[in-house]
Amino acid sequence: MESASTMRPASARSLGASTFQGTGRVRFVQVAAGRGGRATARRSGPVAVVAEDRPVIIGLAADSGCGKSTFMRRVTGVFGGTPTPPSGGNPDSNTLLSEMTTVICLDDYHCLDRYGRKEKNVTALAPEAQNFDLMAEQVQAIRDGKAIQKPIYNHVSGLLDPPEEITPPKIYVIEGLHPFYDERVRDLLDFSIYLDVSDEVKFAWKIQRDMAERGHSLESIKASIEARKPDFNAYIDPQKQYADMVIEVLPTQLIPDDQEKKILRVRLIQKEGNKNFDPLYLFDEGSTISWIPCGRKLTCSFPGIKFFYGPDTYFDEEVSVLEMDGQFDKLEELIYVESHLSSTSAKFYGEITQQMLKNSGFPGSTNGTGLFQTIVGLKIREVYERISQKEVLPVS
Ligand SMILES: Nc1ncnc2c1ncn2[C@@H]1O[C@H](COP(=O)(O)OP(=O)(O)OP(=O)(O)O)[C@@H](O)[C@H]1O
Ligand SMILES: O=C(CO)[C@H](O)[C@H](O)COP(=O)(O)O
Repeated sequence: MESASTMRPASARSLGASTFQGTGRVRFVQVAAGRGGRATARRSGPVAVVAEDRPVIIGLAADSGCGKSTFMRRVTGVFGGTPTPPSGGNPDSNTLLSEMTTVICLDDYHCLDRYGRKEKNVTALAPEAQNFDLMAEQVQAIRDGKAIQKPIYNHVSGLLDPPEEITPPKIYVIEGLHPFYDERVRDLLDFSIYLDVSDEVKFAWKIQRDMAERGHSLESIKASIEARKPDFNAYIDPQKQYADMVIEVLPTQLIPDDQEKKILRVRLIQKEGNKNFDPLYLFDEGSTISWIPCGRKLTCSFPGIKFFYGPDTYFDEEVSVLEMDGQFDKLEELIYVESHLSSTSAKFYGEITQQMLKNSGFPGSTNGTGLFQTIVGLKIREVYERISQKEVLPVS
């Protein structure tokens, strides 16, 4: 077994269609770059390459407590540096800055604070609690390279604080409840991800965090989930139809009637046709494959690991799905699975395993949540490179 520390260079095949030609720092890809719309011209041969010198805009949607912060730590880790809040600013800022990325939380566009919502009897998920006009105006301004004065929603006080200045970064990530709700904002996104955690798993995670770490009672957690549910179903969940990639987190099917919700079945649903990235695949693009990799190369204790890959439809659109049920016993053995994945956007064979090992302390590191979040991080790098025509060097 080859370990992640003795990696060999990736073949062109495993680098996928974003393989760079030439040796300079800024190189060219054979894909048209442009505004986030769909294209059917994927892999149809060389076309004019126009580098766009502007921030690349990424949207991440998920309910609260679904692992967005963990996900963002994995994504920013792909670009190196430690994300930090704006220095000298509001200590309760929700923004995280690193050399290449700025991650903002869309909670900052709540137009009703905690008390306003109570007075009007609306949840934080309701559209009337968000300022979509300002969100659209400011995402457009960042895309146009202009600094903004973004509001801050203070989760400690429940109030709206004075705004903070955000200058245009290379990659601007908007994460939160409604990144695809408003069409104006949606149309500005170059790549969109929806983190779809099933009710059972969400509940288990909430109990773990809010009971163990925040001292909430089981009843209050149940009540808060139930209170949010109608608005979640009405306003948050439907946004997944607009995502380029959806990470679905479900209870395992390997243990009948599993109550613990520790072993997860995770599905990466990848839309076809966004010119900014190519979907990855297992073994053979377009085939349907069920794979139990537990054998001589991969250690598997009960209940084992099962992969699935195949085409499907999602909200009437063509997608491919990669699924992993179970968890790794020895994370370094992920390299064996990685060797069977293609078009991953990794820059060398073993980069996925290396990233996973680097972040092995994060929740979900041994299962499909960590694996697919890492892959999405690499896809975001590919999206940036295609649009900007600039190469990002891998970081260890
Ligand atoms: N992949 C995972 N596997 C297992 N548990 C996870 C995973 N991701 C997150 N969790 C659990 O869920 C909790 C919430 O995660 P995180 O803080 O990243 O979510 P969030 O969406 O940013 O939450 P919020 O919006 O409420 O701040 C974590 O404390 C952790 O216990
Ligand atoms: O759904 C949420 C997104 O994070 C929060 O509940 C919402 O932003 C309101 O925040 P708070 O509960 O701190 O008043």
